[in-house]
Amino acid sequence: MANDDYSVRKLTADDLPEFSRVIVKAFLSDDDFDSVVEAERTVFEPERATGVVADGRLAGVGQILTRSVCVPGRGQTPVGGVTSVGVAVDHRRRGVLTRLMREQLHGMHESGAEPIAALWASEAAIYGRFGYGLATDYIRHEITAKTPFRPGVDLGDDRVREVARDEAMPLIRPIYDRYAAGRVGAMGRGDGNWDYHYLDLPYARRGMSSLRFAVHPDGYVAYRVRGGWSDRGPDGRVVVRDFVATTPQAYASIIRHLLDIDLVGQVEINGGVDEPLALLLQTPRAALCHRFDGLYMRLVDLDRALCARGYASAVDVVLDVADEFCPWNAGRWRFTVDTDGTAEVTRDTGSPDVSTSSADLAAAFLGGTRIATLAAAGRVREHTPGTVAALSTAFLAERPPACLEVF
Ligand SMILES: CC(=O)SCCNC(=O)CCNC(=O)[C@H](O)C(C)(C)COP(=O)(O)OP(=O)(O)OC[C@H]1O[C@@H](n2cnc3c(N)ncnc32)[C@H](O)[C@@H]1OP(=O)(O)O
Repeated sequence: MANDDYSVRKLTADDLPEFSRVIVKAFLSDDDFDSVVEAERTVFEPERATGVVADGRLAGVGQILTRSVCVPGRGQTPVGGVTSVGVAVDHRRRGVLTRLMREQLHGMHESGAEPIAALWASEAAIYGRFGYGLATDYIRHEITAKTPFRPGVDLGDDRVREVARDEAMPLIRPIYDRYAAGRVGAMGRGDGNWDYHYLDLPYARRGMSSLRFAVHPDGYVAYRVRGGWSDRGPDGRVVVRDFVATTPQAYASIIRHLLDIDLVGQVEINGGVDEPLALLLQTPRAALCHRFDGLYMRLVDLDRALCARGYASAVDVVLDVADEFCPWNAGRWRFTVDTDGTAEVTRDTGSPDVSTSSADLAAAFLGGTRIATLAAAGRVREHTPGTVAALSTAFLAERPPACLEVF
């Protein structure tokens, strides 16, 4: 089949089974078709889903979810959440994904949709070529159970209670909303997003228990357990799915609750790169840390995107931006931030102070990757002394971003 024998079309609600069939095969979940259809149904937005068609069948699919993410200084801000990208095994490396990406990103630009796209990548090498930058990392902590806290950790007076899912949901949703309003990187969640994130089908459990819920007035945790035994005794595992605490006492109480579950050897919790967890422990080494790439972002319309967040300090620079895949972003832009952190981005013809790419600005967008670090890697080039330092400071947020929801 020649590369130009493909056509691109929007999907409809009737395409859900065939869409899911492509996803099931692409993600090697051949035995879980019914579960995947059920999972996809919770979030499917057919009007924002795209198929690449060959011989009347879907050779590749992808969709955009209407989502939001907390950005510095502005709270929840709309983003297009790109997900369910898959290409049939016998149509790979013929440009099907490239067609999907072009349809999505050019379509968002032309329709004036969200100025930012975001995704989690199955493989880290895929999306840079389409202008995505790595905006957040996350840390998987593996903590030895029963590890004591440092003296003086304040647990407060409120108890952590284990409750059934039905009782938990109305308690945890307002806590999450409060958290997501202010924690940079946190995704806003609607009904379908909750259903998808808390799916309890066998393939989501991966051999572990159904979700358990523990609540505190200012926090909650949803987690799974797996029993196990070693020659040294009980060696079960707790794997946290979703954990939010809005006060230090709730944070410490919930961690203590998890660490003290009997018959458990290890507790696994994902957190941001500045997760305070190890600061609670008498032996910080009891928490092993593994770092992974998290949320990738794409500035679809660079000028609107850069104005959608607040900045930490005033700056006035001319940026020379490279962007092959979305050429309307390429060229010179004057980027000014006034003293209240509000940005203005306008076309400019002056000599540039800094050269960069829109992918690297996306990496810096949430304050997760410093502009100065990108410069140290040779990905941002300074032409006017001091401008990298000024930009770098302006892009920082109070804390590094944390996005812990794979969608
Ligand atoms: C947001 C999400 O949903 S992430 C999930 C992505 N999906 C998966 O991982 C499921 C399994 N994989 C697949 O379905 C496919 O292999 C895809 C979607 C990753 C790639 O689809 P393809 O149609 O083969 O990609 P396409 O032919 O357009 O390739 C475009 C470029 O990306 C490169 N590329 C594609 N896949 C990969 C990969 N996995 N790793 C590194 N490079 C890749 C190609 O080599 C090509 O490079 P070039 O422009 O230099 O020639």
